[in-house]
Amino acid sequence: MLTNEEIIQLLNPVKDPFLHRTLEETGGVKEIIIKEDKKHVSVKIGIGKTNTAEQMQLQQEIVGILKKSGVTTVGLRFEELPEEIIKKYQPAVEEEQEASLMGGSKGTKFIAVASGKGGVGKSTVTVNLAMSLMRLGKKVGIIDADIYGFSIPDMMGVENRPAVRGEKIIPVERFGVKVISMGFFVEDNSPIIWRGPMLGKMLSSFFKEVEWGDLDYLLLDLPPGTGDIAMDVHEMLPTCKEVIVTTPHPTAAFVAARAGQMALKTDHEILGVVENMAYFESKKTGEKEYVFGQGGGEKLAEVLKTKVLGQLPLQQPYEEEDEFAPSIYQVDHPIGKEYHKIAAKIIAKVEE
Ligand SMILES: Nc1ncnc2c1ncn2[C@@H]1O[C@H](COP(=O)(O)OP(=O)(O)OP(=O)(O)O)[C@@H](O)[C@H]1O
Repeated sequence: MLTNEEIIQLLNPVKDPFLHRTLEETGGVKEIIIKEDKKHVSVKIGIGKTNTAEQMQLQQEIVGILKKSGVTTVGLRFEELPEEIIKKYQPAVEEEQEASLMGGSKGTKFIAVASGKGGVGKSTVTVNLAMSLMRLGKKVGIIDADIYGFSIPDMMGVENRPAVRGEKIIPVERFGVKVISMGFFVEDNSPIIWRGPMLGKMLSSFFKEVEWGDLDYLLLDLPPGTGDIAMDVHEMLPTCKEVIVTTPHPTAAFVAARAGQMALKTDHEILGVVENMAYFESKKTGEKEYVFGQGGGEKLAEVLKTKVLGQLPLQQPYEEEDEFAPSIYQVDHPIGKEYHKIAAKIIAKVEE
């Protein structure tokens, strides 16, 4: 009959299915009780996540190993490993998972831009943050995951469609930013009927079938509100961070709070709140008018225990441009400068 020490030696090389580490590394073999007379062994195993299909597989593996070595019956119990062990190994697992989505390229930071209500400027913020990050020297991509209301290609003045190389789709590059949008795959701007499960598939093909190359930042323009997509994003990109966009209007902020709560529930770090359409400044008098009210961004940030990253007034980009893009604010535009500051704050927060 096996000794305690022999059982440890047999089980130590077995891998934790979640942490991808051996039980020796995680200290996963917790307890061994041997009943010599009945050739019975019962063991308690600590793993990263319990009550899953992976646990069932692990169970079979361990029972198999012990029975092969002469044990007649095996009693097996699982428990979750202590939090500090999970925290130690989890980040590497998440990094691997995300790198595999990015075709092996490591270190991409994911930022989802979310809002509660539609029309508050979520897509405008996504595009301009991407531009500012790029101007600050970063390699940037955008996924326009707003499948019903895709507008990024139009906002950036993209006229061509992505090319296909072999099995992969090459994102369209505009002003140095790589873009993939549902809009590229729709004929004549016709509406699409999507159901929940299809959304997740769409999102995953925007990773797996697209050749993103090496990116520092990948921004996701999410559909307004909470729901399926937010959950999918969390599963696929566990390290994804969020920026929440609102107008100063109390209702917009109130609804945005729900989107923010969703982020907190799914453990997404909120980088901050962007208050868009914060005021209108008269060109003639310089006077500020708070057309949508005041304080919505501040209040939202308070509820979500985060900060206001910036307040953007109502104003259009300059129009006299060689290369026109309806929603991109130029470097020397007052709003362009605001976006620059917001992007710098985001870099500081994410790369600290
Ligand atoms: N600061 C601003 N000043 C002037 N116009 C703006 C500003 N921000 C956004 N807009 C305009 O408001 C409209 C809505 O913006 P946008 O499409 O970015 O919102 P959204 O929240 O992404 O909407 P949806 O959820 O419907 O996609 C657009 O026409 C955009 O050009």
